[in-house]
Amino acid sequence: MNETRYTGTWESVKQHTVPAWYEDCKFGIFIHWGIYSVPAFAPRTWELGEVDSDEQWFCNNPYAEWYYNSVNVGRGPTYEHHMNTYGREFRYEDFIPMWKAENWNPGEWAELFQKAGAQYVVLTTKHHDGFCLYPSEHTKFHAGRMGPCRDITGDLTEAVRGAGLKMGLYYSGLIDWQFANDPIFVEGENFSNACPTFEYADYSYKQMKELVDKYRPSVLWNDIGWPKQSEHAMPYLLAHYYNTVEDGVVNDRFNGLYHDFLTKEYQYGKADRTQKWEMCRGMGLSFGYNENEGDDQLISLPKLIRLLVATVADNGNLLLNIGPKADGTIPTEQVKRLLTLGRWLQVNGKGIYGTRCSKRLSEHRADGTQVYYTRKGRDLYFYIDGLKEGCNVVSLPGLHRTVTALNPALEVEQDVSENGLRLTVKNYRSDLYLLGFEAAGQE
Ligand SMILES: CC(=O)NC[C@H]1N[C@@H](C)[C@@H](O)[C@@H](O)[C@@H]1O
Repeated sequence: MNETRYTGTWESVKQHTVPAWYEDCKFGIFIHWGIYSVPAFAPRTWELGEVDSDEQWFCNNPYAEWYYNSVNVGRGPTYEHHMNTYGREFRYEDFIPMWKAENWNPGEWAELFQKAGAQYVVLTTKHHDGFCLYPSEHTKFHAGRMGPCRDITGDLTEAVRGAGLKMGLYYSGLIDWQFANDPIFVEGENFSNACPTFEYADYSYKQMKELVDKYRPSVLWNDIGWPKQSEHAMPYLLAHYYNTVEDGVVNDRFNGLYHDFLTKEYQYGKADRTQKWEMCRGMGLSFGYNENEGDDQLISLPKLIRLLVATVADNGNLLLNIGPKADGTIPTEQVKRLLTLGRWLQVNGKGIYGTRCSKRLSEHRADGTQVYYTRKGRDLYFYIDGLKEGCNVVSLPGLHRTVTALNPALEVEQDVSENGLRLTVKNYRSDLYLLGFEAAGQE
């Protein structure tokens, strides 16, 4: 008799706690790869949450992975682009044979993610277009027999785990344009009730279960919501998941009924440091690869590293998305950011990985510097942002003993008085980004 820890009740499932690995890992790679990676087109408009998710958003959607709906709405830049580039007769499904993944090497991806300092990966197994990146037993509309003609999910899971990273799976729980493809103009009711049939509730439950059984994902990243017709069955699925993957975690997008961690997406979503949460975003405004987003349109490295540190200091993980090209290569501007982030983490990661929230809140100071705190037991870590090239003097009134720079190349002088610690950094350069320090025993 296997030790079945969870039963299909909310009471049982809610006994599950966030496993230490998810608290410790801090940084993951999100991957949006699909048919939409072929046209790779969206206008550069807003971050999610910057404007209302209404007609203006859905007719000028910056998410390239929404290509199908952006054409289906019958107006706007993506619709015009499709008509001018492919013509009215060209259907979304006609892109599938153009998605060959001919240059895809999952081992190279996994090696890059490892060099980036990521500890987990989350891959789209089925996005809103309903195309499955794994050989599902419940549909023929999948990459095992169309487009790439391989088990993308299985091959990447093997490579990622081989590189020592955890593997998570994304599933579009409540939008599937193979079941309901009315154009979406507004987020409200028709968005959250996009697939209203029992047929779809049954299909999505079965697919979620087959993903758990086939791949045993460490993260079950559901998106949009969960069919209302199978909300009563959710504890059964979650109990099955936790009995199959004991240290598995799920996000908060199951109609808000349950979560291990809360999610934010760009400016969307609320989270505070009292609960574990995760920030997800693309490097630009899109998750799917968007040819209109070159190096200048992607998040800058100082902003990216600040985002990671600020997120971690507030009890979050950063799930940073990459949008690969249809051929399986990752755009050079995205690779550059991953490798630079990895090099920064190699020098400064001691105050990131395995830490928890310090009781000290992040500080945005009058002199334009910011200080972010983390802790490991009684050891305090802090990161200083906003320094100028060359010599900087930073006062830290809350510290009363000297500290250690995580970057050994830093020339630092320290002076402790009744006013606290005065730190003089003599050789700051902007390509050092945020400077990390260890204040042993000073939490
Ligand atoms: C807040 C929300 O429902 N976002 C849905 C959004 N999630 C992103 C990670 C991408 O997969 C988008 O394409 C998707 O619409």
